[in-house]
Amino acid sequence: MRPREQELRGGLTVLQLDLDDVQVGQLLDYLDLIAKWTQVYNLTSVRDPAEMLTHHLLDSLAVIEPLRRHLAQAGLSQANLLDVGSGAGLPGVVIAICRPEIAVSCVDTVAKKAAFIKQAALSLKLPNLTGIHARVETLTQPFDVICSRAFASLHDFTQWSVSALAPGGAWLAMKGKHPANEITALPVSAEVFHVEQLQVPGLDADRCIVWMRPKNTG
Ligand SMILES: C[S@@+](CC[C@H](N)C(=O)[O-])C[C@H]1O[C@@H](n2cnc3c(N)ncnc32)[C@H](O)[C@@H]1O
Repeated sequence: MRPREQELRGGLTVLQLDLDDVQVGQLLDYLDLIAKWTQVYNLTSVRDPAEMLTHHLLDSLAVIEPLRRHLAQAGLSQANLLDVGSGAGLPGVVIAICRPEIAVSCVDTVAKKAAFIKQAALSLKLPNLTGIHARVETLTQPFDVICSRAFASLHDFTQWSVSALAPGGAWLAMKGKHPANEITALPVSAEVFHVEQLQVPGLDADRCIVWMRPKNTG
């Protein structure tokens, strides 16, 4: 067993995620890659390997099943997903590893972070992963799902990325405690259609997904 493999496999069981050995290996390689790059570039403030596993990897893995359910309900067997302000690729790289049928683009304003995503796509052999160095406000390519984690208020997240949302698309915002104030502050052009509580294995903290879509104000 590789370091942290046992904890990772335990977390996958709790999350009821059935990944093959190649995908488990890619997740562990991804942790190693972050640790290596973080020695030179400040990709993430979390440096302790055990904390990396729970706070970053398992936290991101907790969205995989809700995302699968959403895409199934939307009747999408393939999809384009944009991860906004993805930093070291959380949750975008994790989604690309777990769901090869989803084309994942990770956008960040910081060049070294976009370069890291490109390197991760090569090193982890993920043809469905793309790194984009840009401000999200400049993107217009339509995405079926636009997600973010630790990025901005729901208001700014939806406003800044609305030009990149496909017709019928949805926003997936990963949040800690139920963000009642942020939901109240949403623009009239966006609405919440579901708030989903998440249980992250090994993490005793509030986590939820806020699902949103454009509101037909006509
Ligand atoms: C706190 S980090 C979160 C990184 C990652 N999602 C995570 O959960 O660890 C927020 C990221 O958003 C990026 N960012 C800020 N404004 C942005 C914008 N307008 N468009 C794209 N990325 C942006 C920053 O460079 C930073 O990497």
